[in-house]
Amino acid sequence: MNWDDAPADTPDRLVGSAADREDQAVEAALRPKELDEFIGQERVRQQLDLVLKAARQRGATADHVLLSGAPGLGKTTLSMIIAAEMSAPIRITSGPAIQHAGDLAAILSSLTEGEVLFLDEIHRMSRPAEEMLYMAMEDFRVDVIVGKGPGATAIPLELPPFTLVGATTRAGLLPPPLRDRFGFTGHMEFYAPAELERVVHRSAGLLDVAIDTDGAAEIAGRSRGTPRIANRLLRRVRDYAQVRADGAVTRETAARALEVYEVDARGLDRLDRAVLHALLKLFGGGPVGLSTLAVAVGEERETVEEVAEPFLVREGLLARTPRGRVATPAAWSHLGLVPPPQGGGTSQGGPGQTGLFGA
Ligand SMILES: Nc1ncnc2c1ncn2[C@@H]1O[C@H](COP(=O)(O)OP(=O)(O)OP(=O)(O)O)[C@@H](O)[C@H]1O
Repeated sequence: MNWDDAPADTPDRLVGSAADREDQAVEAALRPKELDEFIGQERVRQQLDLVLKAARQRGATADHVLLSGAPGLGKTTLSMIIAAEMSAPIRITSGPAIQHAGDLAAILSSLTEGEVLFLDEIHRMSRPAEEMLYMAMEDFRVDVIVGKGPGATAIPLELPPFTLVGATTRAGLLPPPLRDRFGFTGHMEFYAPAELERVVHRSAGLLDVAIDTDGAAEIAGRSRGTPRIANRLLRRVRDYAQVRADGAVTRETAARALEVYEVDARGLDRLDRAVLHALLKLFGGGPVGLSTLAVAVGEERETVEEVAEPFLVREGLLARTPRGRVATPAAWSHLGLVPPPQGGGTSQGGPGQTGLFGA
C-alpha cells in the first residue's frame, strides 16, 4: 500500500485520523504498554519481537526502526513499546520540530546509552538535519560546525549508541540513503474489523464502559480501519449511552449514537457522503473532473481530493481515472441509489463516456 495518498490532517472530523486535543489527552491511558498487548499488525509485531529479543540477548542497543503507515495506526504506541521492551528511556520529537542541524545535534548529544529517539514525521525534517542524521545513525557521531564562512570548523562529537525509531506516513518520500540506514522497516496496515473490535473492547475495559460484542462490532465497522478513530467513536458512543440509555453500549445504542454524529455504517461522514451523492445524483456516477465535483459540494478542491477521496478510493466507492472521478457500483448501493441504465451517463461524461458502467 502506498501511503503517499494517506488522508491529510483532518483534526476537526470525528472520523479524521489525525489526533485532536481530546485524543491527545486520553491516548496515553489507552496505549498498550507491551508487544503482547498490541493488537493486530501480526507481521510487524513478530518481526519486531525478534529484532528486540535478539538485541536483548546480545546486550546490544536495538537496530534503528522505521515505521510507516497512515496516522492513528499505532506508530507512536509501538515506539513506546520498543523502549519499554528494551527497558530504555524514550525521547519524542518530530521532523517539523527539527528545522536546523543544531536542533538535532542538541538532542543527539543529550541522549543516554540505549535511549530510544522517536522521530515522528521524519520525512518532514530539514535537509541539513537529515544529513547530520545519516552519520549519527551509522557511526554514532556528528560533526558540529562551529563558526561561519572560511573560518568554520567541524568538531566531531561521539554519541552513545541509541535506537532511532522513525515514523512516516510517506515512506516513498524518504531519500534512499536515509531509508537504507534503518535495520528494520515495519509497514503498518489498516486494521481488520475483528482487530478493531478487540481494540474497542480493550479500551472500553480501561474506560470502564459496559459494552457487548455487537456494540463493539458496530463501532469497529465504522472506524475506517484505524484504532485512533475506534477509540474516539467509543467515547462519543459512551456519551450517548450515558445520556440517552442506561450507560451500556449495545449494537443499537452504538448505531443510534453514530447516526447522531453522522458517521454511517461504513464509516463515511457527511463530507464523504456529500461527495458521493454529488457524483451519483448530479453527474450520473461520472466521470467528472475534480474541480467540478468540488464546486458541486461547496468545498475546496484540496478538501475533496485529500480529505474525502482517499477513504472513498480505499473503500472501493470511487475511482480516480484519467477522465475524472467515477463512482463504482458499490457507491450506488451504499447510498441506496440505482445506477442509470448502460449508456445512460450524463452529458458531463461526454459521448460514449459512461464511467464504469458503460465500459
Ligand atoms: N494495535 C493497537 N492496539 C490497541 N490500541 C492501539 C493500537 N494501535 C493504536 N492504538 C491506539 O490508537 C491510538 C493512536 O495510536 P498512535 O498515537 O500510536 O498512532 P500513530 O500511528 O502514532 O498516529 P500519528 O501518526 O498520528 O502520530 C492510541 O491511543 C493507541 O492506544
